[in-house]
Formats: sequence, structure tokens, C-alpha cells
Amino acid sequence: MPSTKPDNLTYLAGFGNHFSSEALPGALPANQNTPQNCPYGLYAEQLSGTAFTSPRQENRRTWLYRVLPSACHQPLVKAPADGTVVSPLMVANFSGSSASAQDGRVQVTPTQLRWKPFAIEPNLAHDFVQGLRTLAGAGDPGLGDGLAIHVYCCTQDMQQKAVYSADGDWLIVPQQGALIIQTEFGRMQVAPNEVCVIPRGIRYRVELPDGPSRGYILEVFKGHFDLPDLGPIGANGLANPRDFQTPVAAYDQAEVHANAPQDWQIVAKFQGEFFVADQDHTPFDVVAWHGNYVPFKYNLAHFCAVNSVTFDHMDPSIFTVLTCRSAVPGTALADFVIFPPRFEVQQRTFRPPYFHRNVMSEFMGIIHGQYEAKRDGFLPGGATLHSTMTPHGPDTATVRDATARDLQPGRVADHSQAFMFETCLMLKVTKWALEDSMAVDQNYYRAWSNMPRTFDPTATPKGSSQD
Ligand SMILES: O=C(O)Cc1cc(O)ccc1O
Ligand SMILES: [Fe+2]
Repeated sequence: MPSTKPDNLTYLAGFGNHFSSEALPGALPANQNTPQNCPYGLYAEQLSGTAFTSPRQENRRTWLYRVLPSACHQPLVKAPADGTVVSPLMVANFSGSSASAQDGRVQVTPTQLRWKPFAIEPNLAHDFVQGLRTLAGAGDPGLGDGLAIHVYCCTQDMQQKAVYSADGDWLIVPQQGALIIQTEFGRMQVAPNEVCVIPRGIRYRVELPDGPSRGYILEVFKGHFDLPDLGPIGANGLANPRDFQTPVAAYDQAEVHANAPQDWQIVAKFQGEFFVADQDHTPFDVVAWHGNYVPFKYNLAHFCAVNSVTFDHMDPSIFTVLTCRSAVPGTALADFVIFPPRFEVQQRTFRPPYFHRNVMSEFMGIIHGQYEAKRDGFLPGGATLHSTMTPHGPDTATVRDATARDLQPGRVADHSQAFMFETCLMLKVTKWALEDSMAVDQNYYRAWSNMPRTFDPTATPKGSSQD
């Protein structure tokens, strides 16, 4: 469902650009970063997303010009465990054996998993950070490797509270309800069928213009999200750089100009745990900024899909929107892949996703509609996980249909948007996901029940033919 609110905000276009943005004219110092005194009496502060000495191509940093340095706050102390400020259901350390990791809060299982839509409890007054729950993950942010998959189910705007993750970039995939995200860089609105990335360290707060909201989050403990290489596809296609949108500088003018500072809470996710600090002024006081370490959003409807126009089912990597590379070329720490509405035209082909076992782990969700490999049971707001070498593929009803149908060119996935977080790591699953959420669908294995046995050793092979 689209958002009830049109997105009238202003954005800067492009992926990976060095942007400049000023909410007041002349707020960016000319030709230098750290003048003795900045325009308007602002403070200069650098936010580094890579090591100072990272190769130029990978180097990401932004200069912020703000009313007060972000260091001006009370000590960061452990957030209360009672859910009053933040969710108690986040997990980030997945290293160690399943028994020892985080006191049994994570487990390992190779079985095929499907979750029913995660419940948004309308009577629970949860904001975005209270409504977070970790489903699965691998590694440890302290060692700078791994990832976590979370969902959020929330009903309230965040008030005078801002959050950042020191652990990694967050790719946020709204499924129900738009989010208005106020960041240090400015505001963006992100509706279902759009996604956004909030890089590590950037502070933000979330409002819910459409009311109760739900979505998925992929947090990577290493590197940053990037566009995939296009290889022989050429210079264009898939997610085109110009369709990415970054907010323009905006600050809390009402508070800052009235010189009537308010009390704010800064929430830090640090090595998987939440900490909170009080401060006596808004963190959204950045009047201007320039650099290439920025939040951005992307509308999935702008994805230019490329696929086979002859025969055979191509690997889903053709639908990669964003990738977070690992040290091994071609093997992603995490890929974000979609299954967009499109034409399918392949001849003499079993068209749905094939049966397979994958060295990578595949977590899937649905934003709206249906997934082309599953006739029922996999629903918007729900999820599946097929771990390393766990067999999976189209369900029995899909197989029956795909082997019998007339292969005319036709539409697939119309009015639908499923997606996949694919990772080279083996995931552990949280106790909340497996037990407390009550969302695990115990019948998932039946997706492959009654698979027709069509093997006939006396049949005359037809082989395949050229059209
Ligand atoms: O498992 C899945 O449904 C995802 C998937 C889709 C596809 O088109 C090919 C392979 C694959 O893993
Ligand atoms: Fe798969």
C-alpha cells in the first residue's frame, strides 16, 4: 500500500556523489573544511565512514557544520532493560557456539524456516527503537565482521530521541506504513516499495505518518552498501545511480532559533547493546554539510530489470539492488535482491525459481503481493530463511502449474515485491524469532509435500529444441 502522504521533500540525486547542502546560504566554509571560525559561528565536525587512509575510491566522510559539537552530551549509560526507551530484543553478538552465544538468545538450525507476518501489537505504544527485534545474524560487530537481520513493528513517533548504530549501516525496508526519517543530514520519507540506508554513526529519529508500521532491516557490521558491478550488462541498468536520493540540510529551526533548548535522548547501539545519553539541545542542529558519507533512499519501482529473453531461469543475482562486498571478489557479505513485476518470455523453460541448495544463506521477505515460487503461506510482513545448503525451491502447486502451462510471454510478480537478503555467512537465529514471536510456521515443510513423481524410465526423451 502506498503512503497516505505524498513525498514533498527535496532531495539531492545520485549514488556515491560528493554532495554539498546548506540550510542557510554561505553556511559551508569556502575552500576549506576547518576555518578558525566557521560561518554563522557553527562548529565543524567530521564523520568518517572509512579509515582516514582508505583508498580514495572507497574513502567516505562528511563534514558537518553544526550549532554544537555532537560530543556535548551526558555520559552514555546502559539503556534500561525494561523496554521503556529501547527494545530489549536486539541481539548482535552471534559468535561462539549456539549454547554460549548471548546466554542462549541465539540458536542454530539448518531447517527451512517460514514466519507468519510479525504482529504489530496496536495496544503497545512502541516507537521505532522500542519496536525492533533481531531475527538472525552472524559474526560480531566488535570484530567488524558479520551482519544482523531485524524487523520493526511500531505504533508511535519517536519523540525527543535520536538513535545511531555504531555497529554498522542499516538498510531499512518498510513493509507497512511510510517512515519520515529526520537525520542529521535532513529529512527523508521512505514508503513501502522504497528502501533507505542509514550509514553507521548517523543519528536519526523516525515518525510514522501512516500509523502502525512494520518493516525489515539488514545491518552490516563491515563495509558499506554499494551498487553491484554490471559486467557485460554495460553502463546502465538495474539500480541506476541517478535514482538514489539524499536529504538536503535541515535543522530544528524552531528550537534553535527560539534559543529554547529542549531535553533530548541519544540512543547508541554499540556492540549489540543499547546505551543512552541525555543532552540539553537537539542533535538535529546541522546547518550545512558536504561529503560522500550520507543517508539515501531508493524507489524499487525505478529498478531496471535485466533477464533472459531466450530460455532458462537466470540466477537471482541479476536483480541485485545493493551489495555489501566481502574481501572475496564476487562473494557478498550481503546482497539486497528484489523480485520485481516484469515480463517473462523464456521458451522451453521451467520459469519459476529452480530447486537448489546454496552455499549462501537466503533470508526473504515480501513487501506486498505474492512470491512467484510460493502459492500460499509466504505473506507480506512474514519471512523465510533457507540457510547454507538447506534445500528449497518452488512449492508443489507452483511446480504443477509451471510444468503444464502454455509458455506465452506474460507478466510475473505483478502487484508484488518480494526481496532477499543473501549472505555468505551462516546465520544463527534468535530465540525470539524461533519461539517468543510465535510466528514460526510449523507447516512450512509441507510446501513440498505431494510433489508429483513424474520419472518414467521408458519415456522417449524429447531433449530441448531451438525455437
Ligand atoms: O530461493 C529463492 O526463492 C530465491 C531464488 C530465486 C530465484 O529466482 C533463483 C534462485 C533463488 O535462490
Ligand atoms: Fe534460493
